[in-house]
Amino acid sequence: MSAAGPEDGPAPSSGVSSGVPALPATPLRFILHFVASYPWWYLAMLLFETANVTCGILLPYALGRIVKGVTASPVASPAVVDALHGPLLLFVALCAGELVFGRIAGGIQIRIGPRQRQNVTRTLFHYLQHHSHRYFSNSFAGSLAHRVSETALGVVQALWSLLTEFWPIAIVLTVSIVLMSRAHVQLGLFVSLWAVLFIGLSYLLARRSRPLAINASAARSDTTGKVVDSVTNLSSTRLFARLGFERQLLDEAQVTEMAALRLSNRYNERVRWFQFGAAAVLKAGILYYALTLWSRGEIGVGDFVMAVSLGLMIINEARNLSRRFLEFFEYIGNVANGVHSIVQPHELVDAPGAVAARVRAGRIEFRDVAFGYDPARPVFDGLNVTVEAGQRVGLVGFSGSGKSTFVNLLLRLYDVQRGAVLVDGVDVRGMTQDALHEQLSLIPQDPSLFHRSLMDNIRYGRLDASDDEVMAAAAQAHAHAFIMQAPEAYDAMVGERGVKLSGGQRQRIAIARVILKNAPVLILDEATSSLDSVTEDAIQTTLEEVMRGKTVIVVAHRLSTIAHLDRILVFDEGRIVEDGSHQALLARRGVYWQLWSRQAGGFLPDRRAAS
Ligand SMILES: Nc1ncnc2c1ncn2[C@@H]1O[C@H](COP(=O)(O)OP(=O)(O)OP(=O)(O)O)[C@@H](O)[C@H]1O
Repeated sequence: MSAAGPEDGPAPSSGVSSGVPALPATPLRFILHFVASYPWWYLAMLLFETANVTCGILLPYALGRIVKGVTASPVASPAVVDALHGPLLLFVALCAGELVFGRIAGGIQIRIGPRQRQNVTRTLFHYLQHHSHRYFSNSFAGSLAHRVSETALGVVQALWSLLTEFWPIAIVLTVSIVLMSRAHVQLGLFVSLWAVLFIGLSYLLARRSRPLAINASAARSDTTGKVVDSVTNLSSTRLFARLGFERQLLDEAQVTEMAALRLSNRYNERVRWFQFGAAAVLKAGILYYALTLWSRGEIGVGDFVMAVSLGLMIINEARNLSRRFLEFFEYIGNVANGVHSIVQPHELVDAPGAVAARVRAGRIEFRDVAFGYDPARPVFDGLNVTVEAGQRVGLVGFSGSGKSTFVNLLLRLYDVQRGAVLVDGVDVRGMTQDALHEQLSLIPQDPSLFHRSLMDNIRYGRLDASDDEVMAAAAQAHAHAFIMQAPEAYDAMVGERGVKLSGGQRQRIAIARVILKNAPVLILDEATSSLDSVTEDAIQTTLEEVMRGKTVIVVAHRLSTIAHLDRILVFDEGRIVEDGSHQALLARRGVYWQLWSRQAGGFLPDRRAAS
């Protein structure tokens, strides 16, 4: 086996780039960030909405002119009718404009809305994919899925709210007030003052609803997370007869959710009381004031009609606007819930100069490594060990001694707190994560499969593998025979996480996948533990072939599975206390010898049983 050094260059097979575009971490900026995806569509929407609303707002003006014309003379005459043509035409044109522009804006909304939602979902999913193992260990999968979907919906709703509600309302208010002021300055001032006070207060009140909306959204996500967690573990629930217990847990989650929702709803309802009350007062006020002006002869009938209908329109729009504030802050709350939990800095990122180094030899080195999941409680403190290229090494030790942690650091699921893990002399932090993972293969103890066909699950090891190559890998992993027994053969779906397969079958699929991947470093976590002894023997022979020419790390709980390896590292409380071949370690009559002589039924005793 050559011990050539690393070589910069493309990784052996393609994969997504690990560069994730940065996302704004505040909800409003996050929403606006997505406007840039379809800037022209949003601009068009803005223009059509403006045209639509302008038509709507000019209708009372046209109506006012018609009324003025009709009331100009007590009896209809051809001259009066002629004078009505212009205002009538204007009225019809405005109605048509309102219809056409409104529908065009609606059409754009239908076209862009679903795409935008898809865009946000894809962006968040991409961002989420790059979170660390630790992040996912601390999060509910169901709750994250819920947050992604609620955030995507929230972004679209907030944008529509701005474009199709806030913007039109702002135009309506401005134009109406201008028209009204032209009819009677004091009347215009009176309504303007009311609108400013009303909107300002509504905004302030609605803004205070935001934390309540965030709480309600977070509580909803938690409930979804709990439902998914419980459904995922339904077989345990059944086997422990804990269906009632799970329902009770859900009830408790729902009590919290309901309490958060009730607080939010109650607050919103109080704000609505204020809004509706203020609107009612103004309605009566404006009618009274306009009547007074008319009775004093300061305005005519036409202006009276226009003022009253504009006044009512302003009141409705202002009331809508303040209601929209409440909804808008609810959308912002939903977006904030997702943004705060998902758009956090990634814990493990590719360093700026990270290279897609190609692992040629597979030499592994832990150099003065210190690491603890909680830095205050280190698992390793100054671990030094080198696995030469092509060496096959078994890791043994009591439960909790650090074997899986060793593998986690090699896979860079976590970063060391001191020292370095090197593959072919390159610090794993200096390699792109895609390149690193392309070149290390792991067969976990309990492999989890995708709910896809067997063909797709095996092909996951190398996406461009042909059907024949997939079948050859399956045959090598002793999976072909059982696959062919099912009527759908390779097209059979495996169920969520592969539940429709036995543990041994899942393991063989995982082995087939790794055969296809053909990475230079192979990590086996007791890869044959779920197999019966006949299949295990056959698979061991296959694994021997798969291991040829590769650096292999085997985490073992049964010493028989590693006795034949080149070298065994014995872990004890984060230290390597023995290092050598099976024979050499037995001859030392140390920890390994103790483990070997005391392992019951092929399995290691735990620390207490051994001491
Ligand atoms: N995700 C985690 N978060 C916090 N602590 C952890 C985590 N995983 C492991 N540990 C702790 O780190 C220590 C080493 O655990 P590790 O899983 O490496 O042991 P192991 O030798 O692989 O054990 P086993 O043979 O039981 O799998 C243990 O004390 C364990 O409790």
